[in-house]
Amino acid sequence: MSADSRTAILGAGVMGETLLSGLIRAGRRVEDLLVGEKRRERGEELQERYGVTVLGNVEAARTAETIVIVVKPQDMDDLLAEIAPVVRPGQLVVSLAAGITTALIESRLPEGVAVVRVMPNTPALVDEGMAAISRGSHCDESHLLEAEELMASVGRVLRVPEKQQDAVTAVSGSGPAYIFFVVEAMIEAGVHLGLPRSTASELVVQTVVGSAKLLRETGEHPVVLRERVTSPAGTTAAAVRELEDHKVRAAFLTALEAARDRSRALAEGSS
Ligand SMILES: NC(=O)C1=CN([C@@H]2O[C@H](COP(=O)(O)OP(=O)(O)OC[C@H]3O[C@@H](n4cnc5c(N)ncnc54)[C@H](O)[C@@H]3O)[C@@H](O)[C@H]2O)C=CC1
Ligand SMILES: O=C(O)[C@@H]1CCC=N1
Repeated sequence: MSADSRTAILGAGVMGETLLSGLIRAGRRVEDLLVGEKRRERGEELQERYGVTVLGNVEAARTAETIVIVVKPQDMDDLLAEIAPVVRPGQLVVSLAAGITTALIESRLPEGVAVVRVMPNTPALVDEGMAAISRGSHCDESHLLEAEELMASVGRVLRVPEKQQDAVTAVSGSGPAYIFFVVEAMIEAGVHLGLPRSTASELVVQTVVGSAKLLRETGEHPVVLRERVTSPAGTTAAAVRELEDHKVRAAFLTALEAARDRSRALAEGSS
């Protein structure tokens, strides 16, 4: 990405703002960033918070070299119809929408426009995001590098074949929500055992952060790390037996299948 290339973020809700703030933290000049946002008050809020220029979608798409689409899958059709007349080959369109294929986006834009599909996640807000990127049919290496650079400003980036993106969405796109669900359940359990809520929260959050760090820094398989916590006939063995009896592992399998299937269905729902 050249230093003076402009990037437009169209749709600045949770994920759009996450990317916007990350690009600014990473040193992108705010003058080179544009926002297109349907809700006027939201656009004004971002203009005030970051000093970013908020334009109509058409104006933003016309002006920028890179167009990042961060609207909900259900809003994709309307947005593509709006910007298609001004989008041209030579620009890069990056979509962060779950389920929407590069083929669908390409079919709504002029022939030859490069499209990259990305599945990010919300830890990008603290520069610990995980993004998977896939190339559309008009992409070359430079487009992938550009999308990689964009997402690397807020975390890690992996290239995957597009056919894996629905599974990626189920694992890392929605993944933070499963972790928060587990955290919430553990805090409630701690309170049930008589701990003050603030004590339970601190114990659980630090345990999650520490365990994540242990996984990353040792590179050990989670089973090995779990075995190290599990003393013979001890407390952990008693708890894990209950998790197995309650089919928590099977629940994760069916939950992720449901997320994968929903991702697939979103593409159909958008047209
Ligand atoms: N929130 C998350 O954890 C993740 C979200 N995504 C994807 O990011 C996209 C956005 O999700 P969120 O940020 O969570 O939703 P959101 O509802 O917070 O943000 C969407 C924004 O787009 C705006 N918008 C709608 N139509 C528009 C249009 N025609 N022009 C300009 N702006 C328009 C809305 O006003 C809203 O501010 C979705 O496609 C989702 O699949 C992907 C991975 C993770
Ligand atoms: O729930 C969703 O549809 C989006 C995509 C992945 C995370 N949030």
